[in-house]
Amino acid sequence: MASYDDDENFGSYGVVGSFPKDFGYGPDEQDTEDRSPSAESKPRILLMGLRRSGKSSIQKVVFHKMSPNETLFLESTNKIVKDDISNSSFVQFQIWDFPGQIDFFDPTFDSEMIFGGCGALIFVIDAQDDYMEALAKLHMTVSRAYKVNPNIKFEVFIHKVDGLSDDHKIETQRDIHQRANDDLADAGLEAIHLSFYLTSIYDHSIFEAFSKVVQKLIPQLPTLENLLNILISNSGIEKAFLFDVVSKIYIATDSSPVDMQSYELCCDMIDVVIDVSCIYGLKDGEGSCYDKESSSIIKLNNATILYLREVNRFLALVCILREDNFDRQGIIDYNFHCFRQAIQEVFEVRFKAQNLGANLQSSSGSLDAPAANGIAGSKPI
Ligand SMILES: Nc1nc2c(ncn2[C@@H]2O[C@H](COP(=O)(O)OP(=O)(O)OP(=O)(O)O)[C@@H](O)[C@H]2O)c(=O)[nH]1
Repeated sequence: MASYDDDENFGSYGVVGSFPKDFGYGPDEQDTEDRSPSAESKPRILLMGLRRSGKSSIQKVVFHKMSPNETLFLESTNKIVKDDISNSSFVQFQIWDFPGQIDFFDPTFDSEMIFGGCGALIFVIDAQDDYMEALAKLHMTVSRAYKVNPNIKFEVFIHKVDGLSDDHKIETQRDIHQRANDDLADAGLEAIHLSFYLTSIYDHSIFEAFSKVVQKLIPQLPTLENLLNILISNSGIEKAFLFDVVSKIYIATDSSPVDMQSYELCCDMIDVVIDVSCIYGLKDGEGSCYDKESSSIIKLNNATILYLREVNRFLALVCILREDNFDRQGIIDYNFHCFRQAIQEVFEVRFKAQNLGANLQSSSGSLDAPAANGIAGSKPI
């Protein structure tokens, strides 16, 4: 039977091929104890789904830099594994990886405690397998969780789609979407909204999906989007992503549509910059391979440029722009400077709110204390 204790490895990365938690980051003078919420008060993202659907693999690949092939050797999870994601001061949450065989009717399953402070519930369905059982479990999980906490965001990952043809992917998504919503309607639970994503750990789709899940939990998202819109329209930039460097999830982007190829290029750029800096960068004493000097320009063969700038120790701005527009690098850099300052102010408002005793663990389970919407007009770009 599954037990629900904390994993003894809680907070450590005892897995082959995973990096220590501070990988790439030096110590942060600003990240003092009183600024970061305690592990228990951080909002939660729950990973649920049938056995072998790929929950642990997702968590390891996105947050622990495990390579997808290594997940073949992951052992089945037999108790809740809690993982504290504190690698970004903006994105602070816990992921709870549940064993596939979890039984809601088990008396040790405390649904009030588990769903109470939960921000998002990700339900993983193996698209390469028969998904009827998974759909039944999805229905049971969602209706149970909704009863305890109607503010939970329900996210369904139709996973392992690397094995499916494009047509098959669309058809599977349509079928799962239809059946899951029909089940909810039959039970009178139309109010529950499910979001669906096609994912695989073998490409960037899992990072993209996780980005969207995390973004829904950031109350300042409209402010960040707004800042990015102002930045790109005044700097001749085509597309800009604000990345959490370690996980490569983007916490915001401008409001133009995201195309997968641009996102992949930007992810690859982060990998290149971090890898080269870690291998060849100077590391004197406490220094880190990603710091405020970090920036990079990569010219592509289609007259576009990738431009990366450090925003703070956790976040990087990665932009795609036309080579011609880069002639005015001075203006871009000046605008970036203003952008960075505005982002810092967003953080400051948050920290102040925390220090005033604002409770980070809002009942909606969102990632931050009160929204800092006053920032948008603070620094004209
Ligand atoms: N093809 C493919 N295989 C995947 C993908 N994600 C995970 N897997 C494989 O699925 C198997 C099960 O993955 P796990 O992460 O252990 O599954 P789990 O849901 O945590 O399983 P339990 O701990 O038993 O609940 C592993 O062999 C993974 O390599 C994917 O996107 N595509």
